[in-house]
Amino acid sequence: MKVKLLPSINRGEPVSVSEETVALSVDFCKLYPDIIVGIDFSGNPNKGNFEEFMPALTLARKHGLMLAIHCAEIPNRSEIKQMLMFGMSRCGHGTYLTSADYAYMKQHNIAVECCLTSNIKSGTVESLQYHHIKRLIEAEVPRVLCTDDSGVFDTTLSNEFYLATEAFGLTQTQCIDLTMEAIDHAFASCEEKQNLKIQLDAFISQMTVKDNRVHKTKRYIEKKTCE
Ligand SMILES: CNc1ncnc2c1ncn2[C@@H]1O[C@H](COP(=O)(O)O)[C@@H](O)[C@H]1O
Repeated sequence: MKVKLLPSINRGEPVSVSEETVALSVDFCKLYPDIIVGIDFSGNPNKGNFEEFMPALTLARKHGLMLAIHCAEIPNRSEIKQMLMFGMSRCGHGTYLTSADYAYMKQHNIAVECCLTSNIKSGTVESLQYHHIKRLIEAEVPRVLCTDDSGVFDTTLSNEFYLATEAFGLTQTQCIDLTMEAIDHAFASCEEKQNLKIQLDAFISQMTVKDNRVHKTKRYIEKKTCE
């Protein structure tokens, strides 16, 4: 298994710390381009002013680092607009995105990282049944299931799949599709993604699949080629 890192900017800390994080990330990315692949912008959404972190994030992007930005975790409309205009590859949470924002995420292929336990424990989503993953799936917005932080929120990715399945009756095929989608949106090379999909497909082939759409994944792998 390959592990990659996204050094994190905590918006609750001073901007000078984020500048240091980006400077170190840029240096390490040159030494270990397969390992340091992006920057995560997260922390308490009530703290810090996104605009002040934009120069550091712009520098990171200029050096080829991908951006995962926690956005719309709380209903802060002006910040949401600012973040979407700034751009990102992955959007953490996306709880308060509007349907117009959904169209933007689809158009720009930005995946929303859905973190069910985190959102409930942080109080940004009232209860599982109201979680926005349901709306994201219905609107066909790119989305991935995540833990946010398995240590802090005392959960695992498997548990998040279990919760999503219990709350929204996801089928086995939908769970497989969600996993395939996570590979699509990983900060990895096309070859790495293809290999992951082949491994996943081999695993799925051994499973007792309860509906007949499973072979779709195989065709999907065969269809895509790396440029
Ligand atoms: C056995 N564990 C795992 N296997 C495969 N993919 C995993 C994973 N744990 C996490 N991810 C993938 O990493 C991204 C960030 O997730 P966290 O917010 O950090 O949990 C997500 O896209 C998730 O699908």
